[in-house]
Amino acid sequence: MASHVLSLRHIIKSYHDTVVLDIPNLELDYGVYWLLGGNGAGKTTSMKVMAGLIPFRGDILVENNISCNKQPVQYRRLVNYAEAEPLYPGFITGSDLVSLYVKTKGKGYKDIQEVIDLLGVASFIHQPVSSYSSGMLKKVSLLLAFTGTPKVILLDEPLITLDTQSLPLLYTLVDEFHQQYGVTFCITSHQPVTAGSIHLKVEGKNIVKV
Ligand SMILES: Nc1ncnc2c1ncn2[C@@H]1O[C@H](COP(=O)(O)OP(=O)(O)OP(=O)(O)O)[C@@H](O)[C@H]1O
Repeated sequence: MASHVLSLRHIIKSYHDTVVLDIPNLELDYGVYWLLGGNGAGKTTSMKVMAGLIPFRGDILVENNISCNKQPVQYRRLVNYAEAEPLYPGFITGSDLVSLYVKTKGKGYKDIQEVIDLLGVASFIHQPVSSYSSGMLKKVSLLLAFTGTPKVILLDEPLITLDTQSLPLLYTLVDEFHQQYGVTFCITSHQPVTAGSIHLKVEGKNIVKV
């Protein structure tokens, strides 16, 4: 039987003494998931937990095998994440970031230069990020999520600040990485989302399939 791509087991996430997430069990199989929920529901917290970036109780496994707690380095190679509001030191350039990610994550599924060209980032990638608009910054952070050979890519609010011409380009990348390279996506959005995708919802403190 095929293993689940991502298994969340007994997850409790608290900020100080306040429990924000309580997810007894959630299995994500190969797919493109959209995580829905109102302001403050816990979407960004869920994404950061799934990315293994913030402490939580419980564990998350990739393909029933690689544990976020026990093998954090391997886990983070398999789960890429693009933040809703990315922040980088102002002096660093987009190409510095790309070099760092490529060096850390190794050769990707797709030539990174092709992703740079597709997202229209080439014209400013050598400039320091302090000179970027929020949309330019967003494109660079999305680009970084497509580096390496992840099993899962988490995109937190990828649609915000992207211009309308860029949206189909992002959808093209998501489709290609899903269909050709077998990547499972979990994407948050406040916008209406495409038909045919799988919907998840933060309900109470749990995440449920809708
Ligand atoms: N660093 C933090 N410290 C304390 N509380 C936090 C922190 N980050 C988030 N929270 C709280 O956790 C809850 C979930 O926040 P989160 O940012 O995950 O929601 P969200 O669904 O992404 O919201 P939005 O749609 O507004 O971006 C909120 O009640 C928020 O106040």
